[in-house]
This record gives sequence, C-alpha cells and structure tokens, in this order.
Amino acid sequence: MTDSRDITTGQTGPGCKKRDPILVAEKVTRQFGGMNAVDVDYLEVPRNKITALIGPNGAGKTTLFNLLTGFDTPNSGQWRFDDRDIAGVPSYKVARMGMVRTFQLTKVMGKLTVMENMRLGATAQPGESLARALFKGLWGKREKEITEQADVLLAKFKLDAKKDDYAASLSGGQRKLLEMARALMVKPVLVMLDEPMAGVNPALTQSLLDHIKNLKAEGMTVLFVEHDMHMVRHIADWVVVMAEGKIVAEGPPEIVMKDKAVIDAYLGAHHDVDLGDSKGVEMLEVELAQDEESVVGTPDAGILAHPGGSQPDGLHGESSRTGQTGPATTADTAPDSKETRP
Ligand SMILES: Nc1ncnc2c1ncn2[C@@H]1O[C@H](COP(=O)(O)OP(=O)(O)OP(=O)(O)O)[C@@H](O)[C@H]1O
Repeated sequence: MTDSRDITTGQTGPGCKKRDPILVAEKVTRQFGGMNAVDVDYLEVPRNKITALIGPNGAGKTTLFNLLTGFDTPNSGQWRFDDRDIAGVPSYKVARMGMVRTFQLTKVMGKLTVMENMRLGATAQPGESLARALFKGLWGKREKEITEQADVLLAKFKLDAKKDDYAASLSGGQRKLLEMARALMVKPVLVMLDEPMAGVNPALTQSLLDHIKNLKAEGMTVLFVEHDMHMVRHIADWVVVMAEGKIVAEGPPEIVMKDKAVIDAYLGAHHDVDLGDSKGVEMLEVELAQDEESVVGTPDAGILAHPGGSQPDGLHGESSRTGQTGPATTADTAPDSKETRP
C-alpha cells in the first residue's frame, strides 16, 4: 500500500525533519587538502521512500556516500542508521547491518562468475570473506541457502541464464543489475545506488527503473545519486540537492527542480559565463552543448522548466540540439567511463 502521508514533519528545506527518518547525519565534513568536499550540517533520509541525491559534478555526492557507508573516514560528524550510531563502523559491518551501496563504476569481479559474485554479496560487500565464500569446506551449511537466494535474485534480474558466465562478459547495464542483485543478498533495509543509470544501455533503463521501484514496494529505502533528471523526476519521492559539499535544497521533485538554489547550483558549474546579457546566454548554450553530462536547460531536465514548457531565449536544450524528443539519458554509453575514487 502506498504511504501518502507527508514525508516531512513541517517545513521543507535543507536539513528539514522527516516524519520517519531511517538515516540521520549531523555535521559531517570531509576535506581533501584545503577543500571541503563534504560539509553537511544536517540530513535526514526518509524511510521506505526513494530519495535522489543530485548536484553538479564535484558537489560531494559520492564522497558523502563513501563516508556514510564506511568506505571513507570523515574529518568530523555523526550519523545514525535505524537509530544505531554507525560513524566509524567499517563498510562490511555497515552492509551486514542492512545498509548497502553500489558504485558509479561497478565493482563486480570480472574473473568470477555471476553466481560467485552473488555468493560474495551474501557475506558482505565485494572483497569480504573471499576465501570463505569460495571454498565449500569453510562455507558449510549456509551454502544451499545462499545459492537458493542467489537463484531467486538472478531470476528476478533476468541474469539466471548467465549465472555461470564470467562477470566480465556482461554488458555495462547487466553489471549494474548484477551489482544491485548482489547488494540485495544481505537483505538490506537501505539501498544506496551511485549513478545506477550511468553506462546502462537504454534497453535496460526501464528494467533498472522497475527494479528500483520494486525495492521500495518490498519495504526498502532507496537513496540514489543520479545526473539523469528524467529518472529523478520519474521515480524519486524526495530530492536532496548538494553543491560544494553542502545540502542546498531538498523537497519533492516537482518543487525542487524549480528551486532557485538548485538552478544556481547547476549553473554554478558554468560560473565563468556571464548570464547578464544575451551573449552570455549564447555562450552558456555552447558550453552546455559541449558538456555531455549537463542536463541544465534541456526540456527533460526540469531544472530550468518554465510554466507552459517554454524555454528562456538561448536555452534550447539538448533535445532541440539532437532532435531527440524522448527522455534525456546519460545511459547510452556502454562502458563505465568514470573511475570511483577510493
Ligand atoms: N580521494 C580524493 N582525493 C582528493 N579529492 C577528492 C577525492 N575524492 C573526491 N575528491 C574531490 O572532492 C570533491 C567532491 O567529489 P565527489 O566525487 O564526491 O563529487 P560528486 O558530486 O560525486 O561528483 P560527480 O557527480 O562528478 O560524481 C571533488 O572536488 C573531488 O575532486
């Protein structure tokens, strides 16, 4: 049954309180050199909702994911998952507690089969207890149970026919599916997906979207980082916007996408362009046209959406540049193109 009650307890805005938060982060900071990659004052993630974490390149989204899931250490900060303090808890324990994540660049192990990758997921995150997972004698009676669970998930993700294939032979999109399926082996409560659509062929896009919606239907909470604004608008119940390490806006997608702070945050990536005159707008259009990851100004992005669908002069967007009328997607490049930083 859909829970249509308000997500917040009152006002909407950066750091606002949620009716039923599953994750609460306070004063989380991470510096690299002198730069504040993450400087989150307060953030609550609502339970059993799909929350999108958006923001321009370098906003700190992946770093925040890394911190919250124990893959990186903050300079300061506290966070609670399901009322348990988990700051400083290593990643494999965080996963066992029910909070799992996937990566921008999938971390499936190419030289292991699809099934072997799934077995690894049962113990923890990639790399955990490799020997235990692979050697039967050490594995004991859990093996049958784990294999059955993996079979069910592989069937659900339509990877069952490939279970004995090496993961390296899968397409970019199939690897994303495998990583998501593997994350579910620990029966998580909170699933964090870092750019689930990046590197996914359009043919698999709908399937991935459906899987994400199903996670919520099955009672899980989803927090995902995404640049594809079509996807954000399509499946997110709540949107959190980061820029320069901070949360600059949050709220329902249809409201956040029109928020001035959000528009500024995205245009901030092109701050060298003077928007004060029409020449500046033309220059911005050229910059955006060359920026493959930019969704600003596209009719699909929603960020610069104007009532009645009109665009400001000069901002014709990607669809008019390419003649494409369907949803904007960053997903039509097969190989993953960006390395996740440690
Ligand atoms: N290991 C690292 N060493 C130094 N700087 C880093 C490291 N990881 C991230 N950064 C920097 O921290 C900032 C935030 O990076 P992060 O990858 O978290 O941003 P992001 O919002 O996920 O960006 P994108 O959308 O491009 O993935 C960037 O300026 C980045 O260069």
